[in-house]
Amino acid sequence: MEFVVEERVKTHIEVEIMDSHRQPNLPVINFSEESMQPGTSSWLSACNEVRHALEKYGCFLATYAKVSTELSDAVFQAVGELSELPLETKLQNVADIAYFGYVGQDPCKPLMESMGIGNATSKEAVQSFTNLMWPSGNDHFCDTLHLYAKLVRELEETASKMLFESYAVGKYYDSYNKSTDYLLRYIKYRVPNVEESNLGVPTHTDKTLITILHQNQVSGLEVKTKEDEWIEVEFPPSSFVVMAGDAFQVWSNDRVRAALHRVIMKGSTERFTIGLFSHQKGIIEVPEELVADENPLKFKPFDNFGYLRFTLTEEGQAENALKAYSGV
Ligand SMILES: O=C(O)CCC(=O)C(=O)O
Ligand SMILES: [Fe+2]
Repeated sequence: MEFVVEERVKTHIEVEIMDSHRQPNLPVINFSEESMQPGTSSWLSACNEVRHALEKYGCFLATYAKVSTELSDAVFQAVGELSELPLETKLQNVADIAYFGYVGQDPCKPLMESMGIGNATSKEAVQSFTNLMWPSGNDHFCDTLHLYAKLVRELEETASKMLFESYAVGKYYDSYNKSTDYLLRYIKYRVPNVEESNLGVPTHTDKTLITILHQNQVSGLEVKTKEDEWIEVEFPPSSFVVMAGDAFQVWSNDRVRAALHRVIMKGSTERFTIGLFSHQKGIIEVPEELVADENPLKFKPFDNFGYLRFTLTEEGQAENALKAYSGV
């Protein structure tokens, strides 16, 4: 089956709404099992589609049936139970980088609460997180979250490998992949009170290589285009948003743009997002093949975790934090 990049498939009702609002959409790429086989013609065309989407929007919607509806439902139920644990239990999830652990009760983001599970594609790591939250055990939580993280990681690996190949630098992919670290986080947004702002997360780019987002069918994510328009992302149940972060922008020497995005709460239902956030453990150096006369080197060797820490400082809050940290 061919990879298809197209305007997102719209329902009958959506088409009518779209016609009246003329709202732009993210490209949709189908990651079917067959199309994820390197070397096939559909793989090759998908490489170009992924590159085009990441260069233009910094993100796209992936349809990815390997995560079944049952698994998706089970994951949202599991993180729902996690979020219902007593605050003192959740606070035990501390990490040396702020948002890798428990985040909540933040006056700047009052609607949002979040929990990170570090190294979530390792069974041992998910097991030790589970033991911390449920000292008497919760095998169902552990198995569900671990399976989910592994499957979403495959999507992340395929998308980044496609991009490497489309830039003809596939030879660097394995060492890049070996140094990738995966953080799984749930993010929960409560419905704002009448007097409160509906801003869930202010406009930002992620500090990641790639972020993969999945939601509980309550929308709210918005992505800004190069033309300064906001796209309200509506993703169907089997879809994931694949988004480039600052680290991927560095690796690509500014060819890929990190997607500017925010979350606005609109309805009267709480929102859950689950994200797989990948970061590079070593130093990222721009492949020499991506440096050219018309695109000279833009970044010094880049320490992804150093940058994460930098963005938590006052200097790192500036709009041009990436250039300040690593620009040449
Ligand atoms: O909840 C979402 O859709 C996006 C969350 C987000 O942008 C983040 O956690 O960095
Ligand atoms: Fe984000």
